[in-house]
Amino acid sequence: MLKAAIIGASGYTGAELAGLIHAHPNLTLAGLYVSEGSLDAHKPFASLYPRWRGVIDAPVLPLDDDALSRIYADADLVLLATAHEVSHDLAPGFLAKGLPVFDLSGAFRVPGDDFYQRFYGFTHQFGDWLSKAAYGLAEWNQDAIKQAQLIAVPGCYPTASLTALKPLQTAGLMAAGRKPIISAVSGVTGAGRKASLATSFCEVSFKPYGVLNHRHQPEISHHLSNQVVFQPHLGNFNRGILATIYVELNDDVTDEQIASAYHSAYDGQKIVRITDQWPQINDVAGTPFCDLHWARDGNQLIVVSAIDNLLKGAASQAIQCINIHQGFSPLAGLVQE
Ligand SMILES: NC(=O)C1=CN([C@@H]2O[C@H](COP(=O)(O)OP(=O)(O)OC[C@H]3O[C@@H](n4cnc5c(N)ncnc54)[C@H](OP(=O)(O)O)[C@@H]3O)[C@@H](O)[C@H]2O)C=CC1
Ligand SMILES: CC(=O)N[C@@H](CCC(=O)OP(=O)(O)O)C(=O)O
Repeated sequence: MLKAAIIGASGYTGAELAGLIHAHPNLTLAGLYVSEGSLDAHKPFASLYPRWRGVIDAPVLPLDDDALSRIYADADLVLLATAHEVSHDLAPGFLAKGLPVFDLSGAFRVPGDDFYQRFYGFTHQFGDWLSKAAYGLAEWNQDAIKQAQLIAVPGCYPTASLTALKPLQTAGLMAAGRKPIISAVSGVTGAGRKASLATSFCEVSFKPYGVLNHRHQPEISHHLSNQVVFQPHLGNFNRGILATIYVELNDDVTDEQIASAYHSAYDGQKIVRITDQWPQINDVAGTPFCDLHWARDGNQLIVVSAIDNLLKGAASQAIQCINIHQGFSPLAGLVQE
């Protein structure tokens, strides 16, 4: 059993990680941590998430110097389910101790000189780690994930979008110079657990946000090697992402080429399901799956992708990355094989 410490365990993705690690055949929990000054410090995890009552009894502990010493001494790997700046500051310390780090934030996902200043509002201090990090898109980057010490787990919208677009890009089916258009809606848990007016019950209404300036546009474009238009929406539901993606195909692309692009990418990869009906959030919420379906009319292709933002968009994809990194069965702790 490998021992995994979770930093940010009281947040939405951290809590999902705790549940997944608890149930994983090769992993055990090596501590649940929150910030040093957290109002939740020392509370039982199950008092924050009562569905785990009687199952995960550990408290969430403050990440103070003692906690860091315990993690350095006891843990085999670290999961950061923390805000971008917090992950940016914490990851190098764990890495310097030789621990593998799986970061759910955006802090190490996109190399580039001014990217973090422009899209995240801070100057990146660890260019070396940024360039060495593997992008944890599990179905696509297995070799890099195996070898890296730092794995940057992709964002939720990028996971839904790249899973739908990379087969087309890899097969050379997208019209050159045309940007795929991604219109996606996320449940409110995408914004994290901390209270805010924008995500309070009476304020939430289906609406666009981040118009033409969301940080996931450059993340998707970079990892697709093709510019995209990306438009996120806040949906009035708890969890899940549905991305409807409009792609212009090259002339003369056949139905068989499209099907072959998807099937050669995902046949045998159980987490991505090519479905015979349009994906819907109810079918993926609470699961590690990504559902894909498409239709075309001439050169116009529409592909729809659905995931759970907290699972395939964050925590279960992190577990996929651990499984790949450690040589465990790819579906361990995720799907009964
Ligand atoms: N929600 C989602 O759908 C997705 C989120 N992500 C990314 O994953 C990360 C976590 O997201 P999410 O779970 O939604 O966030 P939450 O806001 O729900 O949780 C953040 C967690 O971090 C803890 N924390 C804050 N500051 C520190 C610190 N200095 N040291 C240790 N712990 C700290 C918080 O507890 P406390 O403040 O009490 O200390 C809390 O446990 C973010 O980077 C997010 O962008 C990625 C994909 C999807
Ligand atoms: C609904 C909502 O607010 N969603 C978040 C996406 C969360 C996510 O994917 O996290 P990263 O920031 O780690 O990429 C947003 O748009 O900022």
